[in-house]
Amino acid sequence: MADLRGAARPAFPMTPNDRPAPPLLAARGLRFARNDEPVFGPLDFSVDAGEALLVQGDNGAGKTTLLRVLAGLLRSDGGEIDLDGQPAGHARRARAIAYLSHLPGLKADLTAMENLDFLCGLQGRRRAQLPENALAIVGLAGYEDTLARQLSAGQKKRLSLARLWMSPAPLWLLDEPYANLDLEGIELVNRMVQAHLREGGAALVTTHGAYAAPPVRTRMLVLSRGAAA
Ligand SMILES: Nc1ncnc2c1ncn2[C@@H]1O[C@H](COP(=O)(O)OP(=O)(O)OP(=O)(O)O)[C@@H](O)[C@H]1O
Repeated sequence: MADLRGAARPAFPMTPNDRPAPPLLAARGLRFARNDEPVFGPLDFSVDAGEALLVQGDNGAGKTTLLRVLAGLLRSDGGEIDLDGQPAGHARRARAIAYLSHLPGLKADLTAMENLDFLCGLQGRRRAQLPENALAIVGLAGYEDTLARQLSAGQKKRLSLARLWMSPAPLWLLDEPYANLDLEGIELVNRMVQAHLREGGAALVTTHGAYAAPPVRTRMLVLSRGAAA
């Protein structure tokens, strides 16, 4: 696999007064309900730079819903979310969060390279990363001009991973990042998470617990229907 190094971020950012930086993400009393039925919460958790939070739970436990609330795609029914010590408004979320949905979210009639260009135009990109490098890193060298609709499910996931790798956002929200990937792809995700955390980023990763987690500093959040363990 190609070089995973990117633009360096401080491993553990410090404030100007040398006090430890606040968590990249902190949630307090966060809850979500549908038709007055609790889906999750109230939840209290935080994720520091250099750390992964594994969000586990059975089918329907609320993992995707939690990530969508954190990403600002769903409105919570209570609680607070801070990013880098500040309330998570729209602009702060746009800068701080890269969300990898379990759906590919690609433009079917654009090529792999055009999809990357389109998404980077919308969401920004790390200056040190070139799209062709990102495609090579995820194993899609030679697929630059292939239409997204002609990619397999695993290749589509790899293209979404290339986009993630291009993102300048420090906080990755990864919803079932291993789905549709072969063993080498699962290892790729883990190496990407490791490299991202080494550079001072953080990641929330949903999983059913079936896959080996990346060997990084990890906290666990276990959701069960309407609650958290
Ligand atoms: N658009 C929706 N409208 C109504 N209910 C929904 C919707 N999306 C999800 N739900 C419900 O919310 C609950 C939580 O769903 P969610 O997708 O967050 O679970 P999950 O833990 O990600 O599940 P899985 O492991 O199957 O992906 C489920 O009971 C589901 O039926």
